[in-house]
Amino acid sequence: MPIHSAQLPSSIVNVAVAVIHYQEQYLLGFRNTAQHQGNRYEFVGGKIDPDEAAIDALIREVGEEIGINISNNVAVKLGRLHHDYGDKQVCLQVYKVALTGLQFEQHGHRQYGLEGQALSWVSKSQLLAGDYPLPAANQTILAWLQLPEQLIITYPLAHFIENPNASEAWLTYHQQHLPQGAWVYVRTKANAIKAISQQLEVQLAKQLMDFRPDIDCVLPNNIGQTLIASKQDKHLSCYQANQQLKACHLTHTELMDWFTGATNGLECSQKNPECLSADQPLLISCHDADSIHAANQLAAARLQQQQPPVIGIFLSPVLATQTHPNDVPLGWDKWSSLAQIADMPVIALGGLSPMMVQQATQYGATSIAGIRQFMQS
Ligand SMILES: Nc1nc2c([nH]c(=O)n2[C@@H]2O[C@H](COP(=O)(O)OP(=O)(O)OP(=O)(O)O)[C@@H](O)[C@H]2O)c(=O)[nH]1
Repeated sequence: MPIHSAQLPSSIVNVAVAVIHYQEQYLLGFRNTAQHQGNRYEFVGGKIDPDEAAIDALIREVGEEIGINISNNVAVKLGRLHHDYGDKQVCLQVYKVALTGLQFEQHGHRQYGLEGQALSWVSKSQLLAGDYPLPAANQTILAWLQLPEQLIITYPLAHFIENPNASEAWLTYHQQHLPQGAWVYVRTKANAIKAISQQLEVQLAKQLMDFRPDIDCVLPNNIGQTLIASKQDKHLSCYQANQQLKACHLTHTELMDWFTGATNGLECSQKNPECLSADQPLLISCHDADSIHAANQLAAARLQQQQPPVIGIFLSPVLATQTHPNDVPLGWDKWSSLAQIADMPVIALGGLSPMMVQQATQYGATSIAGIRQFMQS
């Protein structure tokens, strides 16, 4: 749903921001000393006019500032964030725009934009490493950009239950079949099996990370919290775990408990922020508009409290899937309209294969995820 600047309080400056890239090269402008947040790099963008849709402002600003017509490019919404600079409050509506080879050939060599601003193309790794100082609000954008195009989710432990030693079978399978360098949501769902303790879940996560130091991990919130706490003992595997831990994950149920928990007296509620990791970014599973609104609220609260951001949501199921045969799929059209209301990157999940990444992008996904079809044979 496009947000018009007229819908925001007048004191907030509503800005369209274009994260323009060609493959792994990203375009930055330089804000001159006289500008707000001057002497810093910035993504191309500018104020959204009253009654102008963010996407129209984006196309207009990119045209005015660097002379590239992006009206036929796919602009994927990365998210929307509010930042208070003290002297100015901004609401950034951020889109990721991939240039075509021809556009890059025509414009990639330009050192200055149409307003005389210096332009630089920088590698994604330099950008994410913080080599180019950006306005403070952009830290969240950099965190969003860390999300890879594809994420893989482990099978639940129950998938190996026929095996005499399910935990060992789970571990061996994932050691062998996770793609090199993948982002992996390590989900054992061990609590679904009686007699399996949280300690075992922690153990399995640690062992997988020790055996596969190349993978980056997203862990369930409680497992991640336990690992972070245990890093104090300076045990090597815990140290490694800390390096590999990219985010903690909240299920749809955990999110809604957090959202409504205060009224129901639940331990994890908005009134008890410590129940969520304050050290790690969050990834959240959502299935409907209510949960996306709750995720938006959590994301805004974390920004306000200067905690690591919500870097994305899994929105599922897009299509029918073998692993969740009873779930009714959303279908791409409904998925896409739900994705529009999220204030953070949206990962498409459910019945997808890695080949569908371009299709997913057309519908507004920043990334795709899956289990079976994403494993290596
Ligand atoms: N274009 C752009 N603006 C950003 C980024 N990050 C960020 O916080 N902003 C803020 O968003 C606002 C952008 O508005 P603007 O570009 O139209 O305004 P300005 O301050 O440059 O000029 P003006 O107020 O004289 O028109 C500024 O307050 C700027 O500090 C970014 O990456 N790109």
